[in-house]
Amino acid sequence: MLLPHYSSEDCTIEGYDIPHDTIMVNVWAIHRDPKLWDDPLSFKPERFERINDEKYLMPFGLGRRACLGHGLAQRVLGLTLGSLIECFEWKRIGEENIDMTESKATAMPKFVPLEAMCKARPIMNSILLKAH
Ligand code: HEM
Repeated sequence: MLLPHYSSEDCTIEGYDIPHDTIMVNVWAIHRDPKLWDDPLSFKPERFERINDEKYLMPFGLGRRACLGHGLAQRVLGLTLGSLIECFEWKRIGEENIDMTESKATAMPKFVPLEAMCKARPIMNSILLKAH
């Protein structure tokens, strides 16, 4: 069986024999490699502003099996996030900072699910009033 993301045939890389269907590219580790990134665990999205051939963000994979929904996802994410920020005021539920600990899963969910409070901004008044 050919699994997506896994080595498709036996090969040797830097003297290591890699049997087929055994190895997966660890994008999580690449994105946190201190040999590649300064201060890799800090949230600095500006580090990805200047894309070059050596360093880039790979949330959608690369190559033939890269994400088919890449273009759609990037547009919808920007629109959704922008709408949530423009239309609502957001607050934490208490004084404590949000726990950003990661849980274990392919899509890296938060360990503690996010709970937040939101209040419609005035820009939403006409929309919400029309809905009644
Ligand atoms: C933020 C949203 C998304 C992220 C971060 C994401 C990420 C990924 C990643 C990492 C892969 C594996 C790529 C690889 O093997 O190298 C993948 C595959 C795939 N994604 Fe997405 N994806 C997203 C949204 C979507 C959407 C909206 C669609 C469809 C409308 C989609 C359809 C697919 C499909 C069909 C594959 C399998 C491609 C293949 O194996 O040939 N994805 N995605």
